[in-house]
Amino acid sequence: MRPAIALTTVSRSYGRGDSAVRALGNVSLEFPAGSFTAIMGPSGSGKTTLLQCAAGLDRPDSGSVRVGELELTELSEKRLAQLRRREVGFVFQSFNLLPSLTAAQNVVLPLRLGGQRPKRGTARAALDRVGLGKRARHLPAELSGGQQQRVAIARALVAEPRVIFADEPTGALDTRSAREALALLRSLVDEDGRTIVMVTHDPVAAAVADRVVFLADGQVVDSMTAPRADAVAARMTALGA
Ligand SMILES: Nc1ncnc2c1ncn2[C@@H]1O[C@H](COP(=O)(O)OP(=O)(O)OP(=O)(O)O)[C@@H](O)[C@H]1O
Repeated sequence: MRPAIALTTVSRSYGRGDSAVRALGNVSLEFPAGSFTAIMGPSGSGKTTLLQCAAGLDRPDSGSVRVGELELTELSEKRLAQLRRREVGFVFQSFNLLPSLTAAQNVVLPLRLGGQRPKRGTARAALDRVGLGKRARHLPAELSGGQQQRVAIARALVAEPRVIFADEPTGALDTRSAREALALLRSLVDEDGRTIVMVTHDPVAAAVADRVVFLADGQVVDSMTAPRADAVAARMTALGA
């Protein structure tokens, strides 16, 4: 079966000359459809760069990035923007909800920005999926951090993307809200067959994934399937994180 995402010899550097930083060096990785992968590594190891190249938010200097049938490095900016709205969803550490919009309005915002008029019930269905159907009219400030992150997950789901990218989704949450958000992400894989790629510093969060990929200095240095938090933590310590 074709993987949901495939990176082949992807390199990305920032800056030029003496000050150039090689954020990714010849990284090849596949993310099977319907799998949950955690990306870990010390600060500056290239995790966010990897996520952004895989999601079409950044362009690698060389190499290939395939999302389903599409070769992202060949797409125009316009097609990349379409892909980001339709084929992939994003969840960030800082939720990124607009404070003046209700939960329901935030959820359908990606559709509106894409020029669509959301069907009745679309926001409610997405909020129901994350257990917040009753909070549709609430503003972000009227919701807890954990609830705001679930609204952000509902927003990521609204275009029914096959792939969801999450950058430190539990970084701003207390332990209990983090556990709930992770259980929700897990269910999107197990029940809905979506593919998740999640950057995290937290071994407990990584242990929810099917596989952990470890980066160091812009390279894949190890991976672990059926990860346990203690083993992940030990591997991170060995990497000097
Ligand atoms: N826009 C940029 N301009 C210059 N250098 C950058 C830029 N973005 C990232 N880098 C550099 O590329 C390297 C990889 O950065 P990246 O953010 O991918 O790492 P990370 O593993 O996500 O780090 P962290 O865990 O601290 O978020 C770092 O050395 C970083 O300083």
